[in-house]
Amino acid sequence: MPAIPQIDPTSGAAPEIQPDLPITSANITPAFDPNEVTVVYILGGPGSGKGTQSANLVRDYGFKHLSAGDLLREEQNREGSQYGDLIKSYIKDGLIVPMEVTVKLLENSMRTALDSKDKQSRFLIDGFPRKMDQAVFFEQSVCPSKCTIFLDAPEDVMLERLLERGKTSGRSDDNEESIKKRFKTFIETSMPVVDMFRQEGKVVSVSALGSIGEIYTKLVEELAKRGISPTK
Ligand SMILES: Nc1ncnc2c1ncn2[C@@H]1O[C@H](COP(=O)(O)OP(=O)(O)OP(=O)(O)O)[C@@H](O)[C@H]1O
Ligand SMILES: O=c1ccn([C@@H]2O[C@H](COP(=O)(O)O)[C@@H](O)[C@H]2O)c(=O)[nH]1
Ligand SMILES: [Mg+2]
Repeated sequence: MPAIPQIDPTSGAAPEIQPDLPITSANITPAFDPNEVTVVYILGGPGSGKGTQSANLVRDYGFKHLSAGDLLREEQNREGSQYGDLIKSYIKDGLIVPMEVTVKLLENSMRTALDSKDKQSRFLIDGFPRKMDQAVFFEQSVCPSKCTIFLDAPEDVMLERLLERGKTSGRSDDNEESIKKRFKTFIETSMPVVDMFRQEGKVVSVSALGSIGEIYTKLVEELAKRGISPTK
């Protein structure tokens, strides 16, 4: 993994990361062939229900679920990780960890799944890409996505869900202060990514209001319109 610039210890400011190479379609071949590997992103605000709906999609569509947040938390807790402190600080502040770390964790997980006995090649990537640089870099250097599921919910609903989850989740960012920061990051940094994919006609948007079952029913209907059907 390339060297990761560190947080400024005095101000706590996040470093700006630039990819080593200027990204042009001329100098990058994706690591995975999109004819052999399917990537679907699931995005939405914090607490919109990405993890919850992902569990349904994994059950019915045969996806391998890769949550960028879960991978970062695992890496944060891995003994000897050089990124542990950096990830911890970014997550608490609701900031986006430098993309080199997250993309590498995702790519490694995809490679492991593809090399496994089951040769899993359909990936549901949860909570990624959340920043334009990640989106462009992943699409060009790892694998172009098939589509993006977008779960749309208002902040008051998401806040209530996250505060409830925070009673038991043990997550350092399930508190009101971190949640507000996460909402800000979502609006300012992540929504432009959704808008970019929407302009490309690649977003399947579903209201994330209502019961888990009601939302899932709508999601299945919308995916069917795109020719994506359950495998079970
Ligand atoms: N439709 C729903 N109605 C009520 N509660 C829900 C609904 N969907 C999810 N929840 C609950 O809301 C909380 C947040 O859901 P979930 O963890 O799936 O969101 P998320 O989008 O993955 O959030 P994050 O971005 O923080 O990881 C969980 O406690 C979950 O059980
Ligand atoms: O691509 C990503 C995805 C996530 N993060 C950081 O992790 C937390 C938690 O993510 P969840 O999806 O809510 O589990 C998020 O707020 C970011 O700080 C990231 O940096 N990059
Ligand atoms: Mg989640």
